[in-house]
Amino acid sequence: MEKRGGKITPEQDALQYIAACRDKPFLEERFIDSLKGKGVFSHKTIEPSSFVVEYRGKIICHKNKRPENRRGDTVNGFLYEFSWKGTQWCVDASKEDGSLGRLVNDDHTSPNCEVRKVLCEGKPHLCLFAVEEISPGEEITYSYGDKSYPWRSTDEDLAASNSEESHSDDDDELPGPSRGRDSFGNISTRLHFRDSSPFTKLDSFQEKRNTRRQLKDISSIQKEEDSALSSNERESDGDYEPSDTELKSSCKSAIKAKEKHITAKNYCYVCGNGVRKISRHFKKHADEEPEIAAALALRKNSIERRRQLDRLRNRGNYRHNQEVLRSNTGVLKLKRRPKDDVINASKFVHCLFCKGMLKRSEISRHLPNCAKRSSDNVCSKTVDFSDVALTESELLKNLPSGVWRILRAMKQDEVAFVVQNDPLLIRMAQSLVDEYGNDPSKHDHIRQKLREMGRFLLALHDKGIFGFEYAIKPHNFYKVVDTVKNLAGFSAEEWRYKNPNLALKLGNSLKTLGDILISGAASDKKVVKDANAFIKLCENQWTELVSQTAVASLTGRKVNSPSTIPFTRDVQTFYRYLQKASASATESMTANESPQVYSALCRVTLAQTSVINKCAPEVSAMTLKSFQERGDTTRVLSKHFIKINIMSQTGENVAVLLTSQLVNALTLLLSKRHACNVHEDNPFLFAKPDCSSSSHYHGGSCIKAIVSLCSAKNPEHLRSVHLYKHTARIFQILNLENDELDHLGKLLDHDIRAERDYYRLPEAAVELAKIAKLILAMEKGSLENFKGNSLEEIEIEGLCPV
Ligand SMILES: C[S@@+](CC[C@H](N)C(=O)[O-])C[C@H]1O[C@@H](n2cnc3c(N)ncnc32)[C@H](O)[C@@H]1O
Repeated sequence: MEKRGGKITPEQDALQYIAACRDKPFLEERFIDSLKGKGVFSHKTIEPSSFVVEYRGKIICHKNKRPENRRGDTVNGFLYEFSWKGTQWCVDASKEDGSLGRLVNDDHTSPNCEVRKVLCEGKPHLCLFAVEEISPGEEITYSYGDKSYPWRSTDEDLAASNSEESHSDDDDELPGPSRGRDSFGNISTRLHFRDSSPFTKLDSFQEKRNTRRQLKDISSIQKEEDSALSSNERESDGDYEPSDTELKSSCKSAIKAKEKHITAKNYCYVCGNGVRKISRHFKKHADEEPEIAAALALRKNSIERRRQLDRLRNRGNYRHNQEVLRSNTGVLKLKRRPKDDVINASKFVHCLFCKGMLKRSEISRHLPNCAKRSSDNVCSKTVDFSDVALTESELLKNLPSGVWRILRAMKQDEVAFVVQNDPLLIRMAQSLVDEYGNDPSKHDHIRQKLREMGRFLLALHDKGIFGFEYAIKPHNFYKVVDTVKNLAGFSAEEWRYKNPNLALKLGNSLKTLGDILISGAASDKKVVKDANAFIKLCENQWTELVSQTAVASLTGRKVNSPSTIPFTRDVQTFYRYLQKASASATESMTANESPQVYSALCRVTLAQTSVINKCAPEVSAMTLKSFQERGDTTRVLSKHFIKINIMSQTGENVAVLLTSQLVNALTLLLSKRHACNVHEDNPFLFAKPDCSSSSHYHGGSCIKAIVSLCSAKNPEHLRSVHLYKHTARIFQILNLENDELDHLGKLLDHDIRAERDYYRLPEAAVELAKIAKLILAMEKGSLENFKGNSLEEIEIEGLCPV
């Protein structure tokens, strides 16, 4: 505010703000940490000597008297005692009226403001004036006076403060605001601290009460059972004077509590303040917060009232903990006192229901009961996810930024919440990012995969399983199977799945999670043993219980699906496109080697290899070694195919079919790895250039990318999982030469069973024969005869049904 016609003095400026009851617009409050609480910050430069802010509050004149041990609503901190003209005055700023002066913190070594009294309508107003230039972003501070405040204490101060201090009533002394019920978290220092303020008696009384509460808190925390209504949170109003011994032991406990970086206070979700009596504190906010009003309106001591207040209390604690984790400063508010001496924040997690913070190892035990108790059922829309961002920042902080970004960009709902709070899913996210590299086009896919697993985990909640670590145990196997069947829409009447792909995908992901769990828990023998037992059960029973029917459901669809002649044309179009792309990438590579050209050739080669091998996942992860040491190759079907045996991740022997063109492309790629910047320690045949030693391309994504470019009429059919098999057959046939094609036709018609070592299933060979017939028809221009037929409808003469 400026006077018209010229600059005003800082005092005049102060008077205008006093009269308007307003604060400067460039000041803002910010939460600093749980120790200091909030503070006031400036957005712009403040000139030295300018008026900054008023310590606004109720100005009370005590007419030479000090308030004697007053215990009323106003004595809750924020009392600024001072003397003026021989009279004791006090500014009581305990009312949270949105004014900023009451939030300015103490700095006794280098404050940037000082307090001066400004007279307005006969009353002294306490105003802060800048003693130096204050830069934008700087916190506004002033010295609360010469008293020994606990946050200033060093060991020496503490020792000194143990001796009595006399209080000075000097007119000029402007001691800072005292807090009767200080929310200062450092209990041990506070217990030693002797306040020189007029409220010494009250403070020591409060200290004893607090100490007693602290004692109660600690013992009740220890006793607390797995209950959402934790007794340590309940408040007591009883007047109790602890004995010296109790005081001493409580001091010890309090010091211990401090060392453990936990607090016994609760944090208000409305104002962020840490208080010991949260229910009483809530009354202040009843007018502005309907939820508080509703909870307080419930019958005193009723379970429902307690439950509602607990819920609101946890909400504030949850936000407080978020801030502590984010800023890495302050003390955590835990639901239960841990036994360990050192608090490792990453070992704690918030309960989805009550939002209390518990040990990760305890959460799965806590959740089912809490879920039952909670009226906020997980499926209920009342769960407030708006503030459920990346909750356990400690856990996620150590992740590579790529993983963090993917998790961060998820729609923040209950699915994201469970994903972000499941250590195994986070590791899965990490491995997916490793797998797909930092290619942003894959992020959606990764997110979808994670959300799919998040939904899976949410469905497992109904069976009392609240984490994948817990799911991957043999005794949970059948619950997991049931959940997968439910999610994939299994119908016992029709004996088929509505979404068989989902059943198959979830099975694969479970297997991946099992592997991740084993690899990360090498030292925990029990976890490894359980996970191995679970995987064994999957190997022995998953097919029968889940995938067989899922595959049958997929095949069932085939009748109506487009495995007809136009599809064959699309395969041919795709095949030709790949041939052309491969030829052009090979040419470019020979002329001008670069990571880009390498990448193009590598991807097209992988797409071809994948299709020909029915998109077996092992193909993408083939090692350089298996290709280089392919001594054990067998020529199959024709001079154009060789078969190499590779070891899958599960230790199985898998045959991979390569055409001579593919062998040539791979040999070329191999020779250019170094020049095209493929990591020298990367063991994969389809390694990515310019990437880490563990990254490689993936057949599925390469196919997807190329399919969308090849101008097929129905590109989606080329990507459909259940058509890969047919596509593979056609590809194999397309690689044959005409005489071989004829030969194949005859061979398949008559000697089909002779080729069993290559065609594992007789049906596969039948399909191959059928497709060969189609291709031959195509070559001869008689394809029209088959138009509209499904593969099943095409007959192979002379072939007995198998
Ligand atoms: C007038 S209030 C200031 C606002 C306070 N930070 C809040 O969030 O409500 C005074 C209280 O703030 C805290 N405080 C002030 N200055 C501090 C400092 N330098 N370090 C730690 N705590 C401080 C103490 O708890 C003190 O009782």
